[in-house]
Amino acid sequence: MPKIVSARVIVTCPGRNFVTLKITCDDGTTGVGDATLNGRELSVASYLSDHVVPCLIGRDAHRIEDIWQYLYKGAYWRRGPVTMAAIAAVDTALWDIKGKLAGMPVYQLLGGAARDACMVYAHANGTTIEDTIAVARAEQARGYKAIRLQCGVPGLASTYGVAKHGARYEPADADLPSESVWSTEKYLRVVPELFRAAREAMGWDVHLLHDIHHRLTPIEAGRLGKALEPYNLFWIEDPTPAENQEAFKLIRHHTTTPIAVGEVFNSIWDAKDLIQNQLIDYIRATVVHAGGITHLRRIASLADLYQVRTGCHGATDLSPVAMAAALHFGLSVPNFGVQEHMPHTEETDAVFPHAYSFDDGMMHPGDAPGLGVDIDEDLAATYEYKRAYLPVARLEDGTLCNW
Ligand SMILES: O=C(O)[C@@H](O)[C@@H](O)[C@H](O)[C@H](O)CO
Ligand SMILES: [Mg+2]
Repeated sequence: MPKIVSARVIVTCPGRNFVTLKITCDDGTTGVGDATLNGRELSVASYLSDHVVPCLIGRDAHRIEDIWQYLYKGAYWRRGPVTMAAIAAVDTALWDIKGKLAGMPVYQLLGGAARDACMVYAHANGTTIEDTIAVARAEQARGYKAIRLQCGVPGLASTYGVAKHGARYEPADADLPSESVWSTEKYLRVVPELFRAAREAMGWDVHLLHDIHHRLTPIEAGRLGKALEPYNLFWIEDPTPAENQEAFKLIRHHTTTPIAVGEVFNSIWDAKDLIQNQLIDYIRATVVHAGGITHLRRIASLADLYQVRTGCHGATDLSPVAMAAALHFGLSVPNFGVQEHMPHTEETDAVFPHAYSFDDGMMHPGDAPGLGVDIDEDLAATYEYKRAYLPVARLEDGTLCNW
């Protein structure tokens, strides 16, 4: 049996912070897992180093399910983003090891390919509607079949999803949380116009998506979903905070625009009622934040019973290790919907050499044994951790609200 002899937590910051777990077996086989939690990276690094790694040493690396259950039930304090990101990193690294020892890419261990490749969606954002559509058309020209549109809101200095001054969009942008002002009314006026103009400019043969990012009440989300129906969106995402899964009944009552939720979910329990009551159409939980490949397969299997498809989160605060694992997962599940794809910077790609590839709007994990991704530890060591927080938002009267 491949015995775990060491596990290292590597924190690196090639332009933004990433936390990676690297497990080594007694035969020298290694596996990697992403443990990045944007804005709270060191909490997961400590959870792994101080509380998980000591329990891994000496264990059989092949016993993925047993180790998963040991870390989940054995912690007593279950669920939550820190715990489940740590478990995810261990789980993902063990699938990497199992694939390498079997001489097979992980998707083959998960039942083989259920499709040729995974459709991915690009991000297009801009200060104005015109700027946003110009970026979207460039992504369409690159081959993307699905594009998320986010534009600035007239009267607001900044808003979620829109890069400042045309820079790359990286929300964790300051040593302490930056603050932005939010107005639902101003936002609700611009979004339908954005998609009317987008359909006029881009036609109907491209999937258009939008991330509301938890900022509306259920009735406001129902209002926006209804206003967007003429533009046939692929989905509206995170229309309202999903702690209260019941709230989605109100949105469903008012609109047929498909709904995607779940990037902040970390276990099947966060999504169970949404899925079983058909309150969503896509589940966005990810390998890195929802307990790894093992747990995400459970979520996808439950979703499949209710014709809910996957639409996993894939922003640049998920490392190439997460992207590789997401593509092995996405290639293998029967109810794959779409995979988010924000290309990482060249700096990040150099730290995380990988086998996955993009071609004509689709991505494939490659056929290297395991996940087909690694971390260049020497290069990673040259990028020191730099504290960075996600922003917070306030209403125009100063009330703290959802960013
Ligand atoms: O759908 C998305 O990609 C967003 O919701 C993310 O950009 C999210 O804001 C970040 O991942 C938070 O770290
Ligand atoms: Mg989102």
